[in-house]
Amino acid sequence: MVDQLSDKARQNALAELGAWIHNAERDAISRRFTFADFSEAFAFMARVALLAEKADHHPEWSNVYNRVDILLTTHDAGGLSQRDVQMARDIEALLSSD
Ligand SMILES: C[C@H](O)[C@H](O)[C@H]1CNC2=NC(N)=NC(=O)C2=N1
Repeated sequence: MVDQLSDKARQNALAELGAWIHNAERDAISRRFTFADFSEAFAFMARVALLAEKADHHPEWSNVYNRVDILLTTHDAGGLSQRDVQMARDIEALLSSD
């Protein structure tokens, strides 16, 4: 079982993950990623998909051409958990290691 984040932990996570926005209705975090073209966006999605399978933690996402919108929340916890924070970190790391 996964615990929903405490208010304090949520604040810390949002401060750390500067580009991610808190969706209070869902208790989720989201971020829009924009790439040069569809090919780059889809390559990114493929890498995120591999991370997600490895972590058994899956994004809610959509793609339009060069844009990928990702929303992370933990259904098992009814809101944000440490698993979302870790996934967001891992996604950021994919980009910074390019
Ligand atoms: C059975 C399986 O481990 C669970 O359903 C996992 C799969 N991926 C998941 N992904 C997300 N985002 N939240 C979850 O609660 C979740 N649960």
